[in-house]
Amino acid sequence: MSKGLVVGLHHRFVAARNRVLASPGFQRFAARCWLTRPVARRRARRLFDLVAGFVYSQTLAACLETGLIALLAEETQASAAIAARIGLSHEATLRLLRAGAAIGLVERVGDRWTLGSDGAALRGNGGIAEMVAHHRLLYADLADPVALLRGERAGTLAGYWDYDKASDSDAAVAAPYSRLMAASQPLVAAQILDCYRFARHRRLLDVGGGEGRFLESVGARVAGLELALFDLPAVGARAQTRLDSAGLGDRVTIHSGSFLVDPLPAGHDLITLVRVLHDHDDAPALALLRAVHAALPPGGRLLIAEPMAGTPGAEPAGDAYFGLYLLAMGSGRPRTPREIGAILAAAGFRTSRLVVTALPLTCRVMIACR
Ligand SMILES: CC(C)=CCC/C(C)=C/CC/C(C)=C/C=C/C(C)=C/C=C/C=C(C)/C=C/C=C(C)/C=C/C=C(C)/C=C/CC(C)(C)O
Ligand SMILES: C[S@@+](CC[C@H](N)C(=O)[O-])C[C@H]1O[C@@H](n2cnc3c(N)ncnc32)[C@H](O)[C@@H]1O
Repeated sequence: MSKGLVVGLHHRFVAARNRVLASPGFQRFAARCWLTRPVARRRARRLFDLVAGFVYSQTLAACLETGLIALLAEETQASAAIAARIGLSHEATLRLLRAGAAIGLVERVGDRWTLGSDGAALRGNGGIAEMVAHHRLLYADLADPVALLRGERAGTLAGYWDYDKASDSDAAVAAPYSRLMAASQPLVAAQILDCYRFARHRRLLDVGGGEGRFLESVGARVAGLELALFDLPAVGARAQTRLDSAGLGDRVTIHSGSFLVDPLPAGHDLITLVRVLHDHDDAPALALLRAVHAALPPGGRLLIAEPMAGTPGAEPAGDAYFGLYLLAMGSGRPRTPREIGAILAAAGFRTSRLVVTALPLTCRVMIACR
């Protein structure tokens, strides 16, 4: 069968399916019939969650901002005691507790309250609380999503991620985003270290390495690997301070500059780009990969770690969350492994492959060979 015919049949099937699903008569029938009712209820619930998801997110933000989650992680409490600790009226506290319980964040046990299973899982993921707090900025830009898509956005998130100012040594701009990245490194560092054998290399350069939190994890796991970091001047200064106080100052060399303008330092057999490539549009992304290629020796490796588009089972995280996040930020896009592979090839890399990570939702890894 020709490809055109297959695509044509697919179109007709999708159009017919959508006509049936959109019909109020079919929906009424499916909800009443005992055979189709479970599916209809599941679909309705899924659609309701899409419609109301922003309320759930804001409930989570309130549970974190009031300190409710941290409080319940310490001890089980009665609602009156919780109200006194989180600074809300008893009535408002009960409303928040009931909302939190409905979405699995907290749980009632007798007449006391504790963390729910999702609240408990949240505690085990360093950096999520900070992510939720900074979503206030994205939320402001998303208040008018069509204006954002038209490019008429307020630019709240873009002001937070102002790499141009950090490039001009603006420490006040570099500090908040660098702190957020350091706090959320646990979401990615362990996965990267678990999926690739860093010990096979001698010298590692982490490009766009932020405050050096990733290199701290590498240093703790892999003895004998020489470490270096490259980032914008204002961020490089923060990395120096952090790594000095972590006692790694002697083991890590900090290089400051812009990878879009300055050549990267040579002499490293492994270069890492952790949550860096997706920040950049296609032309600067290609320029960055060319700069990495030029800095690596023949046979040297590049490791790219970031959330990617089209991740099976985590599709909304790629094109929906990071797609709109990076639009609000003002540059970049999530890419599929295939798209990254194509830019790597254009930059001159001989081979590239995807490596399996534990939680592809938060981080996928590709290895390219020069
Ligand atoms: C024994 C019992 C009780 C049960 C057994 C059943 C069982 C196995 C249950 C599983 C329990 C469990 C282990 C749960 C684990 C849950 C985990 C690991 C949850 C992880 C969630 C991760 C989340 C929500 C990550 C969110 C990440 C975000 C929002 C990242 C944002 C990143 C940004 C904005 C990055 C910006 C950088 C830039 C600018 C794009 O470059
Ligand atoms: C999203 S952060 C990731 C930080 C770190 N790799 C991590 O995962 O925690 C991107 C990093 O790239 C750096 N960066 C952005 N543009 C840069 C440029 N032109 N030259 C050097 N570093 C740059 C930023 O300062 C920031 O530290």
